[in-house]
Amino acid sequence: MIHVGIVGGTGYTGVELLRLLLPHPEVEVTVITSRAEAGQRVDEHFPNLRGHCDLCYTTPDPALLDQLDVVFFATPHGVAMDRAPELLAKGVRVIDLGADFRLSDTEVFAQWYGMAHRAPAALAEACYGLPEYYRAQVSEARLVANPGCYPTAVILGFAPLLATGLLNEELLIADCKSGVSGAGRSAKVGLLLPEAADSVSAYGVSGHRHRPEIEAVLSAISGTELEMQFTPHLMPMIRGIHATLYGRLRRPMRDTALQELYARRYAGEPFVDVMPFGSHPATRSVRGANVCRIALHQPRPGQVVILSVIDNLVKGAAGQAVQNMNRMFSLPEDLGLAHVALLP
Ligand SMILES: NC(=O)C1=CN([C@@H]2O[C@H](COP(=O)(O)OP(=O)(O)OC[C@H]3O[C@@H](n4cnc5c(N)ncnc54)[C@H](OP(=O)(O)O)[C@@H]3O)[C@@H](O)[C@H]2O)C=CC1
Ligand SMILES: CC(=O)N[C@@H](CCC(=O)OP(=O)(O)O)C(=O)O
Repeated sequence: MIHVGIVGGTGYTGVELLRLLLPHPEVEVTVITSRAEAGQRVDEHFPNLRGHCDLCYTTPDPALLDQLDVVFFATPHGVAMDRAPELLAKGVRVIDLGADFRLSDTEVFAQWYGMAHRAPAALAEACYGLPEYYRAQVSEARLVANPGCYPTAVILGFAPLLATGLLNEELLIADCKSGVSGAGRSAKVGLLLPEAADSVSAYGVSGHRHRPEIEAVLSAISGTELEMQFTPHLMPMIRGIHATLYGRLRRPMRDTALQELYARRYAGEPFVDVMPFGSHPATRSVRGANVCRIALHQPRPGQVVILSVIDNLVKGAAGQAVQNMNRMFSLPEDLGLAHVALLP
């Protein structure tokens, strides 16, 4: 059995990790932390876990975490970087659901996250945990940076075309919508029901911290330094990300060739579903499931629109983290992740 700890067990990604890991056949969750709720039973906080979890929250005590095989950090940015080096030195593997190890350039990190990187040596060995593109590296990694939710949807959608050099890198637009659980479980006025329901608004238009993450990964995949306009929107729904991606082909392609490119690239990928050409994937079709559904459109010759949907808490966070853990421990990548999405 793999002995697992979760640091940050009262946020939405922490409790989603529990939902996925408690029934996982190769895992025993032995530590789950919350400084505020230490000593309290987890299932008193999250009644959906009654009958499935008899753990109590503890403080994130190094003496407890050092004994584990892997620790997931479901914590705000800046927490994992202070704890990961010590854990790695003790032979514990680390998967960070936050952003501490996603950007390899410490100056870019400081610019977007407003803090200096305090673990540059660990950062240098971290692997970007998008298995569809970094599978071999994840298998060997001791430290995995789980991608952001928007970057997962945008990269999986754009990468096949960008990797083959068929898209003009100067005309890339990612227009994205997220459910409010993407903003975490803390109390903020903008997340109150009267504020967030029955309304849609863009945010971060002139700059969002996921833009440098998306640009860095897609530049590496395409072999060209590229830029993108990334505009996120808050939607009156709980889970889900819908990315509408716009690009222009360098030369015309038939719809069938475009479809074939994606179908081939993701053939055999358990968690990427290339839908029939011209489909309209809905966030509802991925709710609770570790899957990204992609559909291609070409409204005019050369103008490509790619639709990509995920559940921000699953393929965008906890599910992808479990997928990475399976890889790191040489387990089948889909173990414990075969959930069908919730509908309706
Ligand atoms: N929500 C989403 O859709 C996604 C979120 N993410 C990222 O995942 C991470 C977790 O997000 P989310 O689940 O929303 O929850 P929060 O960001 O609200 O994290 C809360 C958890 O972290 C713990 N925590 C906070 N500070 C510390 C600290 N200094 N040391 C130890 N534990 C601490 C809290 O418990 P306590 O304070 O009691 O110890 C709490 O359990 C974030 O980095 C987020 O950006 C990534 C992808 C998607
Ligand atoms: C709706 C909403 O607010 N979403 C969050 C992104 C959540 C996520 O993936 O964030 P991390 O990079 O923090 O891990 C945001 O835009 O800040």
